[in-house]
Amino acid sequence: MKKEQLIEESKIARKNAYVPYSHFQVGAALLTTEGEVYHGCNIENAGYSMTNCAERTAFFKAVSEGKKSFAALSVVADTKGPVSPCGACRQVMAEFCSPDMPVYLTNLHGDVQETTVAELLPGAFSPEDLHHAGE
Ligand SMILES: O=c1ccn([C@H]2C[C@H](O)[C@@H](CO)O2)c(=O)[nH]1
Ligand SMILES: [Zn+2]
Repeated sequence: MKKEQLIEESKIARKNAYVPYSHFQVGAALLTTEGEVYHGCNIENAGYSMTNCAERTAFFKAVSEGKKSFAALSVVADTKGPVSPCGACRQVMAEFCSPDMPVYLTNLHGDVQETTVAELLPGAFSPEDLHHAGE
């Protein structure tokens, strides 16, 4: 799937954002290596801290359906420049994606920042670190 197509998918996902508190809609589209796309939107809660970001919604939907191999991620919001994923989402990306997996950070003005999981979270604590504990 083309980058432009995945970005369009993230814009569609954004429309379902449940954001009565921030009114800040975010959409994510996560492409599996099998070619399927999982949509994610941010989902807020009156207990603010229970909010789930668009990116993590997409990952958790995919993983809960048995998908753990990903090829690309697009994230979009109505920001001045390309939207910047929060730390929690960067950690979840590092858990499930290869360091060089492309991530497209975009906005509604057509700005696209093409980055990678490793660039978003250099030196991430990873599953490998746990596996080698005590060596
Ligand atoms: O990359 C981001 C940044 C923020 N949010 C959400 C969380 C909250 O609902 C709102 C404001 O932080 O935006 C995301 O979903 N993804
Ligand atoms: Zn986040």
